[in-house]
Amino acid sequence: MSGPRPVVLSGPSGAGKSTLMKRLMKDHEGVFGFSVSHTTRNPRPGEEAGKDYHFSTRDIVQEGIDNGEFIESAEFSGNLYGTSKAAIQDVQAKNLICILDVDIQGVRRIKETDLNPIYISIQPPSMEILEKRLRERLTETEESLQKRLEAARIDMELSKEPGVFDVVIINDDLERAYEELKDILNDVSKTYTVKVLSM
Ligand SMILES: Nc1ncnc2c1ncn2[C@@H]1O[C@H](COP(=O)(O)OP(=O)(O)OP(=O)(O)O)[C@@H](O)[C@H]1O
Ligand SMILES: Nc1nc2c(ncn2[C@@H]2O[C@H](COP(=O)(O)O)[C@@H](O)[C@H]2O)c(=O)[nH]1
Repeated sequence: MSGPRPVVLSGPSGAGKSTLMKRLMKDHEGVFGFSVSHTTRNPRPGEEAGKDYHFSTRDIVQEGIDNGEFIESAEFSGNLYGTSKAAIQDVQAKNLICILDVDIQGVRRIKETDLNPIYISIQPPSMEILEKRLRERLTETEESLQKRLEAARIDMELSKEPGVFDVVIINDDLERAYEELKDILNDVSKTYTVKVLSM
């Protein structure tokens, strides 16, 4: 694969992946590009189609998966999510560092491909704090919240397994977590720049 190594951001729903990623992309315009996933869930207030997600139907996403158009897909909290090959190619064509936001199932599936990203897990300091953040975000019904908390318990256990992630960031204090993420990604972009300049 040519171009910069992609970055996979994973971790429980509500851990702070989007918060960190949006800040990163705003502070470093022209460096990172977001791989826009498909989802069958409804848009949240403020979310933009084609920017946050490609909001779609199960039939359409499933057809794309069956046709081999997706690098990975997963069922999460009653909805289907997936990363299309085109989503990654769109970012790579602009020579940007591609950031993917996927759940732990997506991490496993991407490991079976030749994408070769850096795997970063964003973890909450505790289940209690995660639940508080999810409740205060006001995006979930009680049912979807419980499903997300159940998935979070699994995610938090799996993320402790050696070798699953290159780096685990505990998002307790947002400023500190952001600095940690920036340091890791600075190394990635520096390595790439040096590689390109020495060619
Ligand atoms: N360090 C932090 N301290 C306090 N609140 C935070 C922190 N990081 C994120 N939050 C808040 O927690 C909530 C969840 O964050 P965010 O939506 O970024 O999580 P996420 O991991 O992207 O979730 P999902 O996977 O469901 O999209 C948001 O309301 C956000 O403002
Ligand atoms: N396997 C995949 N997981 C994805 C993808 N896009 C997002 N996600 C993950 O889903 C949950 C819920 O996201 P939300 O936006 O509904 O809160 C979260 O863990 C995301 O990381 C994808 O393309 N593939």
